Amino acid sequence: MSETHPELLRLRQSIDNIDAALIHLLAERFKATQSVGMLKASIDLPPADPAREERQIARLRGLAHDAGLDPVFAEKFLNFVIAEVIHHHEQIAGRQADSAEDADA
Ligand SMILES: O=C(O)C(=O)C[C@]1(C(=O)O)C=C[C@@H](O)C=C1
Repeated sequence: MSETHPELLRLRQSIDNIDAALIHLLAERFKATQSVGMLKASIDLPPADPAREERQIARLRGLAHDAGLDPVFAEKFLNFVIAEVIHHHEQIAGRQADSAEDADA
């Protein structure tokens, strides 16, 4: 069996470190958005805020461009993450509405 090329090994170690950092960053982001979801539900704000999303997309596309990352990919990635966040927000709002109904009964 052939040995893995040392340069390929080195690059893969770097990729593994970057992937680990991405997972940790995403976990922190979702912790923050979980709190946003609870706050929004408690003050009756809708799960999605399209105006905020537009500003985020414009900002991230600019950052991606400056960093040499495809802005189209950056926008798709942000939209993918935000869609999941909105789904979480909807679940939180549903649970809060259910417990408010139970408290009234
Ligand atoms: O900033 C908010 O209002 C959020 O709910 C967070 C967030 C995001 O994940 O960045 C998610 C949904 C909104 O449509 C906009 C932004």
